[in-house]
Amino acid sequence: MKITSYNNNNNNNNDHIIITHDIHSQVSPYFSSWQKSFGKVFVYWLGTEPFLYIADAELLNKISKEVAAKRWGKPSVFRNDRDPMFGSGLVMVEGNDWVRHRHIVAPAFNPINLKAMATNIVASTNKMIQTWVFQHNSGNPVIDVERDIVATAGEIIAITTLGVGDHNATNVFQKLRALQITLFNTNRYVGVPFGKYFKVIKTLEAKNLGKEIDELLLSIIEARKSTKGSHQSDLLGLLLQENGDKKLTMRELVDECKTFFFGGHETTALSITWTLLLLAMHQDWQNQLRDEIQQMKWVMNEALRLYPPSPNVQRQARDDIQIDGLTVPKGTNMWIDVVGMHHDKELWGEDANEFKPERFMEDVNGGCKHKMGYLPFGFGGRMCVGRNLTFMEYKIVLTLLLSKFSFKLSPSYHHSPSIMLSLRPTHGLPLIVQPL
Ligand code: HEM
Repeated sequence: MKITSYNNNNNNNNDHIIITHDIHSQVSPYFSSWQKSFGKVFVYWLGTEPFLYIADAELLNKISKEVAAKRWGKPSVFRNDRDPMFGSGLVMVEGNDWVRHRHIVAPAFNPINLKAMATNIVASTNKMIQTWVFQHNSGNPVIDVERDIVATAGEIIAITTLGVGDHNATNVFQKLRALQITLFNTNRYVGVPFGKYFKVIKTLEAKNLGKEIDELLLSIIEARKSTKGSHQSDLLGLLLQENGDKKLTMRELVDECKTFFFGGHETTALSITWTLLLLAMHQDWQNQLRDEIQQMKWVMNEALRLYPPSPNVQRQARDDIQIDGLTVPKGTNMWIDVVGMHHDKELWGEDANEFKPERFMEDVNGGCKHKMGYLPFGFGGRMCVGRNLTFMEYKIVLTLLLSKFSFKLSPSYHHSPSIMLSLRPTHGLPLIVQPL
């Protein structure tokens, strides 16, 4: 593995922190070593479940052309575990139900609707900025920016989904966070025969939390429906307006609210967190962004390439699929290794593991040799529905942060990205945060 060392150019010039962006073998050691033995497509087993591993952009392209979005499923082996998080929300629904949900949900994320949410994003970010200034003035300039940005993004998604002023909303989102932590502790048993018997207490805990959340959300939605609050411009208000004759049931509305929380806050927070790590290592880009916000999109694309918050994409074939004379049988699970493809030198060149936002200057695909080699938001008709919201939030939060502070790596930072459903810095991201 190529290790690039990084000289932290702060007051303490002797700091020498070892950091590499060549993370595939670190975050997916098995896939990385099996790739060397078996290539970019092979079958492996998760407990008793066979999975087709794919890190081959051209095969993915052929499969994607062959199979329309509504003919894809999501691996049923994950369904039970993810049910309390997503229920029958857009991430998990399949077939015609997916088409109906997508038609109702997607318009809520159009840029005009999102604009109305910008003020709340600014307010939440300013609150975080004030705590950072206070912490700095108290003589403690090292801040775990990951912790604070995830919390702020949680507040932002709560407000963009349910609006402000509902005291139940805070309660719902605290419980959703607790549910996420509980579910993460049970994830490792997926596919293991009789696995559910190893996690009885946690499963029960998750079920009870899930019930409490559903009841709170139902009461919020009922109250909205019976008052003119349904016209509010938050995501729930927009879904209630879009709900015309295609109609989402109450249960489905509850599940979409949960889906927005789980799909939409940690991912966005991590894209900002990893960007701050990269900017702390590259003061030139930090200064450049202060002058030239235009370049933010390149930096975001490059951060999402090196550190994709959603490190893999999954599918299940609902029918037999024919590609190149081969049959992928109905029911086959597919595990698409996004980290593997984003760091593949055959797709990106010898500098694949270097931070070079300028690769996105003239090419939205970053000069990748294959259009299916860059998949931070997934692919095909099931591509992430929230990406406009992410970009707006990213731009607002980062612009405010860069206009107030400079960022340097803290010597206490230990570079250890790992996959905990999303791709996270295992020990947080302590940065030296200096008001400008
Ligand atoms: C950096 C931020 C984000 C990343 C990296 C990300 C990534 C992804 C990925 C990889 C998928 C799967 C696509 C596929 O299966 O092909 C997805 C789907 C989805 N995302 Fe995001 N996402 C982000 C932000 C958001 C936000 C802010 C929301 C909403 C508030 C959201 C809601 C969803 C939903 C509902 C789906 C399911 C779409 C469908 O199956 O039709 N995401 N996202």
